[in-house]
Amino acid sequence: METFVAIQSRSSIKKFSDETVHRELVEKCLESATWAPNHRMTEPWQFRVLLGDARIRLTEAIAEQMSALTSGEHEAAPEEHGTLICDRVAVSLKKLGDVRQSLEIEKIRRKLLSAPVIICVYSDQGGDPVTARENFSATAAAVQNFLLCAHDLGLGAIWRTAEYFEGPRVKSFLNVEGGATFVAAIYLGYSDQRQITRRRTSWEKKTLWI
Ligand SMILES: Cc1cc2nc3c(=O)[nH]c(=O)nc-3n(C[C@H](O)[C@H](O)[C@H](O)COP(=O)(O)O)c2cc1C
Repeated sequence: METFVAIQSRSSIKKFSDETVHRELVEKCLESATWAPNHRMTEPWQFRVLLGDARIRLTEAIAEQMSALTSGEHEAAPEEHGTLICDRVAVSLKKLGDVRQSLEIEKIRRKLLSAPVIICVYSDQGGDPVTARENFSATAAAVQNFLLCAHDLGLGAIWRTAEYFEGPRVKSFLNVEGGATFVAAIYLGYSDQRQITRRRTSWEKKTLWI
């Protein structure tokens, strides 16, 4: 597919068929991701591919994380990345109460099972804030490479985010070190929906020539 055509015709896919995605296709998307630009060749991306049962085990880790957060068991080190997010989630979960929490978990489980493959993407923090920001940017570029490659291969995908991917229990389940920053959960599969190409504001309105 010609590059501009691929860029313009890609759109987020939310509904997937049950059709299995062959491993080689996922590997091709991952390889494309790693060709993203990155400053000082830090190659900061980390990918975790979840198939089949792993999506259920992830839901269990999320549920454990939620109950640890609400019962106050989670004692994060002050420097732990994601602590603020976890605290915020804990407060809102406490307000939800047990029943709403189970409903929330069920919603998450259904969402995670809606795609045959989920790729969690994290970025290395690097030693300082500037490197952390550059690493995050490079990893975001890697995610876009992945999405375009998936589209070119006839697959559907969506870039999703959720606060629970920042939490310690989920990071430990995914074997991601605590300092890594969550960038994306890519839901991948064969599309089971009509292709919608969303509109964009014209580039002219976003551009000043100086
Ligand atoms: C950083 C980021 C986070 C996103 N998180 C979500 C999400 O959590 N849920 C969702 O449905 N879409 C999410 N999206 C997808 C956007 O909603 C989607 O890209 C946007 O509506 C434009 O549509 P398109 O991708 O079809 O062009 C996210 C996209 C980005 C770049």
